[in-house]
Amino acid sequence: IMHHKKFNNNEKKESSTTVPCGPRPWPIVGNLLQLGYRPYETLHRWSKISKYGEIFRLHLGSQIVVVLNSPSIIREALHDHGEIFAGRPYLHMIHETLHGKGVISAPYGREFHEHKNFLIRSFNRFGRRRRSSLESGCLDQVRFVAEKIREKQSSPFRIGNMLSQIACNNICTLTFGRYFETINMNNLFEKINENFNQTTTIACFNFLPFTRKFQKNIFENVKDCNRVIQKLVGERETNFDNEFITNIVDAYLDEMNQHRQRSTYFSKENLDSLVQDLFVAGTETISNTLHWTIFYIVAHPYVQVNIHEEIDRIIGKDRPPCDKDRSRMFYIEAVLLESMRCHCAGPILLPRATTQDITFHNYFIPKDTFILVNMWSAMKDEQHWSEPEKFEPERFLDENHRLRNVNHPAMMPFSIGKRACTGEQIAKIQLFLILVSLFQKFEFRFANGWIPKDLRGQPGVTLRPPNCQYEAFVR
Ligand code: HEM
Repeated sequence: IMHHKKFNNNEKKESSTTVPCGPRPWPIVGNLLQLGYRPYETLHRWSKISKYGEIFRLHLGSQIVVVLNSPSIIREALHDHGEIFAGRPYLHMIHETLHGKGVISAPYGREFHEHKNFLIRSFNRFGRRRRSSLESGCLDQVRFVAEKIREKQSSPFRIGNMLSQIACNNICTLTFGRYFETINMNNLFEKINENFNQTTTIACFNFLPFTRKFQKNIFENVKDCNRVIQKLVGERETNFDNEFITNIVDAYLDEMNQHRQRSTYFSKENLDSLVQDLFVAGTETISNTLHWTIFYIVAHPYVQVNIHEEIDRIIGKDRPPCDKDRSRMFYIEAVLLESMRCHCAGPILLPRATTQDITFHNYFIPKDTFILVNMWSAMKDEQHWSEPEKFEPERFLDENHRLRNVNHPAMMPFSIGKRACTGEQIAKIQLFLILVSLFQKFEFRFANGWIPKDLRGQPGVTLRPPNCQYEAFVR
C-alpha cells in the first residue's frame, strides 16, 4: 500500500513532463512486466508503433521514465544537448555498488569531471603509449590462454571464462601494475560476471523494493569485490613510491599528495569507487564483445577464412600483433564493428537523468527526469542498416576493401557525449590484440558440429552470447 501511495505521489510530482505515454501501465509494477525478457527489443518495437513514437514515457514501478529510441533522437539528446542529458538518476543497483563516487555513478559536475579527466590522462599514460604495460600485458595474457587452449588438444571447451580472465588481468595491470594469478583475487572476475548475468539495468529490484530480498547474493558479491579492491589499494598505499609510478592507483595517490594544498575531490573514497568502476566497466564489456565476435566468426566460416588471410598477409604466423597493425587490418576492424553493431555490449545504456528543464521535440522534460537510452534501436534501425539482423562485416568496407561507416550516425557502441565510454581507445586496442592473437594461432569451430539456431543471446547488464562449446585447431 505504501508503495502504491509513493507511486501516486511520484506521478503527481513528475507528471509535469509532456512526453506522451507508452503502453498503459499496470498497478504497482507499471510497465515492468510488459517489457519482457528482451526489453530493448520490446522498446524498439513500441517505438515503431505510430501512437507511441520514438520518444515515450513509461512507468517502471513508481518511477516515471522517458525512453529515447532511434539514432537521430539519441544523437540529438546525448550530443546536441550533452550537458542536459548527462546526469545519473538514483538506481538501487548502481547506488549500492558504486555509491555515487568515481565516474560511472557520479552526478554530473566538477567532481565527475576531475575523475573522468584523470582516467583519460591515465589511459593515455599507461594504456596507449607504444609498448605500454597494457599492450605487453595483454599479449602475455593471450599467450597464457592460448597455452590452455592448446592443452585441450582439440577437445571441446567453453571460451567465456578464458576471455573474462584476459580482460580482468588487463584491468589489473592497468590499475595495480600486477597480474591476476600473483595476487589471489579469489575469482573476482567470476563474481563480476555473476552480477552482470543476474541483473539488468531495468531489473525489477531496482524499481520494486519488496523484490530486493531475492537479490541478496548480488550485493554479497559486490561486498566481496569491494573488500578485495580495498585490500589491493591499501597495499599500493603502503608501497607507494612517487619515483616509480606505473599504474592508475599510484598515479591517483600521487595526485592526492600533490593536491593536498588545493581543494579537489581526489580522495580515498573516490579512489576505491574509481577502481571499482574500472573493473565493472572494463572487464565484462571486453570479454563479452570478444565472445560475440568469436561466436559470429565461427558461425560464418567465410569470415574466418578472410581473417586468417589478412593476418597471414600483414603480420605473418610468428610475429605478435601490435597496436600499430590496426591501421592496416581493415577486415578485422570491420568484423569488430559489425559484431558491436549486432550485439552492442550495453543495449540499454546505464540510465541518464536530465540536469535541467528542457523542451525536447516540443515536449517538456523537467530537471531530474529518469532517461532510458535504447542504443539497440540505433544499431538495428532499418532505415540505416539493410537487413539489420544479418552479420555482414562488408557494411564497414568500401569497394577497395578499406574501412567505411566508422562514424556512421547510427553506430554508437561506446555511446556519445559527456558520458561516453572513457575506455573506448584502450578497449579497441585490447579487442584487436586479443582477437588477432587467437586467430593467428588457431582455427575455431563449434564443438561436435553444433549449429547455432538462435543468435539473440542471453540478456543481462550486457547481452551475452549462447553458452556453446568450441574446438580449436592449431594453425
Ligand atoms: C568493448 C568494450 C566496451 C564497450 C562496448 C563500452 C561501452 C560503454 C558505454 C556504451 C558506456 C556509456 C554509458 C552511458 O552513455 O551512460 C560506457 C561507459 C563507460 N566505460 Fe565503457 N565500454 C567498453 C570498455 C570499457 C573499458 C575497457 C573501460 C575502462 C577500463 C571502460 C570505462 C568506462 C567508463 C569509466 C564509463 C563511464 C563514463 C561516464 O559515466 O562518463 N569501458 N562504456
